[in-house]
Amino acid sequence: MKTVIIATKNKGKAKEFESLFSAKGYEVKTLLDVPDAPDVEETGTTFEENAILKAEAIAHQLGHFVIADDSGLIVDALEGRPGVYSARYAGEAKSDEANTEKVLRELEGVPKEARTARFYCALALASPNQETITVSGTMEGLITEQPSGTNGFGYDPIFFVEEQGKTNAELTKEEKNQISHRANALRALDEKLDLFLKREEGM
Ligand SMILES: O=P(O)(O)OP(=O)(O)OP(=O)(O)OC[C@H]1O[C@@H](n2cnc3c(O)ncnc32)[C@H](O)[C@@H]1O
Ligand SMILES: [Mg+2]
Repeated sequence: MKTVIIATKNKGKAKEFESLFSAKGYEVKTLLDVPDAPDVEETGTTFEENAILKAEAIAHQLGHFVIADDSGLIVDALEGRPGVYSARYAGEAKSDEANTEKVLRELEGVPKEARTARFYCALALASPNQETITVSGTMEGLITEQPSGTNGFGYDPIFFVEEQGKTNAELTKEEKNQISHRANALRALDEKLDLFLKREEGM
């Protein structure tokens, strides 16, 4: 089986990549399988910059091509926050509950029609041998007034998808993986991935 390494320490992302890639016939490894993987500082001002920072640092460290994901929630009424700070919005402890509570608190009193938001996912594919490739994907939704659902991770319990009439955390893994920002970014990577892997094999 072909293997891809995803440069992430986030369990929720790791699970999603596992099901998205197993459908393509790939086995997924993540930094959760690499005991001494370095913590790459996310100093970029865009999702793309941070994805490139993570992918290139880990590709260099492992001497192997990797994919990194930098993603987050963009809330219109909060001028785009939490944005690139999504993981640590309520502090360095990186608590999903504290982060979602902070967003809900900041949106108190904001009417439904003004609670528009989107998830954004930038993927960077990097190798010690080739130029880095980046792609992105989004998904549109509304921020709820309280959390609902237990599937998924991060901000999923407060992200309502109108077409499904459910929060991301009420969707099954399979349903979310059809429509998520991560799935859309992976679709954009698809054609480029094959060519990249062919070049990698020729090296
Ligand atoms: O950097 P890595 O190790 O990949 O893990 P991380 O959790 O720090 O990941 P990011 O820096 O990309 O921060 C993204 C945050 O955005 C949120 N997020 C991203 N994708 C999401 C999704 O599909 N559903 C819910 N929340 C998501 C979630 O809170 C993540 O912690
Ligand atoms: Mg991170």
